[in-house]
Amino acid sequence: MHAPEALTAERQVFVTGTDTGVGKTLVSAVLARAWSARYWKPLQTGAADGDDDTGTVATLAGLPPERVHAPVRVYRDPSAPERAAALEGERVSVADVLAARPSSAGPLVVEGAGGVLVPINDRESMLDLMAALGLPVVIAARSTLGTINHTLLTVNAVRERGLSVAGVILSGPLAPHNRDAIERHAQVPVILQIPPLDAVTPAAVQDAAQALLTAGAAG
Ligand SMILES: Nc1ncnc2c1ncn2[C@@H]1O[C@H](COP(=O)(O)OP(=O)(O)OP(=O)(O)O)[C@@H](O)[C@H]1O
Ligand SMILES: C[C@H](N)[C@H](N)CCCCCC(=O)O
Ligand SMILES: [Mg+2]
Repeated sequence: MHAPEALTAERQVFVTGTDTGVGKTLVSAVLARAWSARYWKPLQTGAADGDDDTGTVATLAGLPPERVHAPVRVYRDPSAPERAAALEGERVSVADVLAARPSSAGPLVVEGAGGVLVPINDRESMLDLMAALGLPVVIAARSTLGTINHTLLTVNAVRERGLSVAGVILSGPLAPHNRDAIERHAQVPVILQIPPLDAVTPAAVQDAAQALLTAGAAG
């Protein structure tokens, strides 16, 4: 199994997911809280539906303003950046994001939009952005049936691009058999399981952050 040294050494990661809505933002809040990290969601779509992952993480992780980086682009439509940008007459690129990359050192959690092959434009995907940033990757995934396939596909795509997978975080009902299958078949540690939360609150995020640190894999 690949040890998650990257997490303990730098505490700078890119949080991707097996899909949209799988818990990347919750996972990002837990990591930011555990590491007192900065947070950056460079490409936000779905603003018309109220999607504001930056505000959500700032609240859930209790981040002071200096640890919150503004998105590079915010688009209204709840779709992939390629389409959401086009609907506003724009084209966004990896270069646009890199030009705004925060320069400060120290722990940093970067959240993608959707999963790894989500288009940013007609030629570039979220995986291209991940490769350009070069950070170790944390994969957020559902805990439930179907997650083995989605998670192994995502691990493969990330590794084929030369990036390291620092760990997987499962969100949802505890499913030890899925955790075991992912760890064995992908040779990747599941560094945390977040059970179904009655309420997604700063206190619940603090508890999950403590569990992550106690587990030691990302301490
Ligand atoms: N373990 C959990 N318990 C309760 N609610 C959860 C849990 N995991 C995720 N959720 C909820 O599910 C919804 C989707 O999760 P989240 O916003 O973190 O997904 P995402 O992968 O960041 O999506 P996007 O692609 O839009 O960024 C949110 O309302 C979140 O609070
Ligand atoms: C709007 C949503 N919450 C995300 N911000 C964008 C998800 C794009 C997913 C595209 C896809 O994989 O079909
Ligand atoms: Mg999110």
